[in-house]
Amino acid sequence: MRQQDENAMRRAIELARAQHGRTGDNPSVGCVLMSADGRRLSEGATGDGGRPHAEQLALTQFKGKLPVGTTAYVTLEPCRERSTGEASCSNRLIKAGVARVVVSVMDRHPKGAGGKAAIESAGIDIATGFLEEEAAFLYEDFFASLG
Ligand SMILES: Nc1c(N[C@@H]2O[C@H](COP(=O)(O)O)[C@@H](O)[C@H]2O)[nH]c(=O)[nH]c1=O
Repeated sequence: MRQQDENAMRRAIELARAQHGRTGDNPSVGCVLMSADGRRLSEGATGDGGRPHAEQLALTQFKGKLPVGTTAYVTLEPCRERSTGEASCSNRLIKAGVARVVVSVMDRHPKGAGGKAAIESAGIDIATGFLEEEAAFLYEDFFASLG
């Protein structure tokens, strides 16, 4: 991983930290979209009460088509399925055409888990466990609540 990867994931963790405790039953997630030449294109964190999701916000805030080679940095595995009937974050990232996804913590919730596999099946490069020790505090209570 390069220095840019660390900077971008640290920014995603910072975004999630700012929403930590404000997202209800949903975990707080941070997402940063970076161009191949190191520009921060967009970012988002899970909304108050748990919605919208971080990736959803980062993608909708970016106007136009994402540049070829965009990387998405996400503190939690992008969700596989929504309980709201909306498109999942893994499908949104696939549809938006990101080239690479870097994830910190893997989701253990049944609707969250599986996002990595979906992204991989779409032929997109995905790395997980990145800066996991720094992001772990965000999901301790959430995972404990799953039993
Ligand atoms: N908040 C959050 C995620 N939350 C995960 O997605 C699951 C379904 O969420 P929902 O449809 O809102 O009930 C939720 O239980 C949790 O595992 N996932 C993400 O990719 N990004 C986000 O910002």
